[in-house]
Amino acid sequence: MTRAELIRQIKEKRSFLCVGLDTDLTKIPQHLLDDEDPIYSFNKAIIEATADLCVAYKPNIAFYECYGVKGWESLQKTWAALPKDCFSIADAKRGDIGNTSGRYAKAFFDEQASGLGFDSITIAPYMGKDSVTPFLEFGDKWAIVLALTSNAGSLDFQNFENNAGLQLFEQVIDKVNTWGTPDNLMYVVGATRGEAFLKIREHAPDHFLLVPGVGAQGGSLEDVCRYGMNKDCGLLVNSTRAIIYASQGRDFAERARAEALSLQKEMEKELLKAGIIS
Ligand SMILES: O=C(O)c1cc(=O)[nH]c(=O)n1[C@@H]1O[C@H](COP(=O)(O)O)[C@@H](O)[C@H]1O
Repeated sequence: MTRAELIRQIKEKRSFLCVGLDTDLTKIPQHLLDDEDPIYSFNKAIIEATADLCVAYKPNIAFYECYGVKGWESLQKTWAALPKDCFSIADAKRGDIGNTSGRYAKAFFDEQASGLGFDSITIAPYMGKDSVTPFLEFGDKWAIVLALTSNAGSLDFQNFENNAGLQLFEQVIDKVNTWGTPDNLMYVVGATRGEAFLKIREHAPDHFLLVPGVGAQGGSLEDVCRYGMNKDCGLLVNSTRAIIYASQGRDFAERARAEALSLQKEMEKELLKAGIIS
């Protein structure tokens, strides 16, 4: 999906919501466990209940690969069930020497080879240029590079300052900016980082940011928008557990929809406030 198509979706749906699909057999409703593929049944119901309210879906690959071959099958079926107007994110956090990154790109982008044709993949940039650029050589596919993450451990490394007073996440963005463009690169910035979005926008004014951490991790959507929104919106805000596990009963899809709708309504207000939609 191109940047222009993504922006059009945001305006049409009045939403920049990304629904996470971190589907855990111990958390999904019990009655689905008798299905042939409970993970797929759950995801399909969540997708059908939320497709008009969100612009992206993000399956976290760990929740599939932990079940081996069956998990990969559930992932493939889930990817195939994603609405074509939604941006798809393989949250795989890959990155290795160039030769190996090329294979990871094939695994998640090349539908002919793997059965998976995600629009984008999350990347850990620690190994540098040759570990990231193979993901940027696949037509209109995107690399979403970790910059400032939402977890407590993010401050173990990501805020180290160099002699010029730049924190590591700022240096990462400056460097990675030279490998791609706002048409094929996004950055991950945790919603729990509030005012840090001001700094992020000094280094990446035009890029889209994937923002996990609202909902279960307590990040503020209002702060994310206040400090992080740009003229095209420039945000994909993810919520996973707060949506998909809103209920563990038979009404799970209905309750997931209600949670997604409440976020979409808040997002619509922010888009109106910023003059991005009218
Ligand atoms: O790259 C990510 O998606 C990610 C980066 C980050 O900084 N923090 C973070 O929580 N995530 C992912 O975003 C999702 C957050 O899920 P919830 O906390 O349930 O909304 C999980 O799949 C995490 O792996």
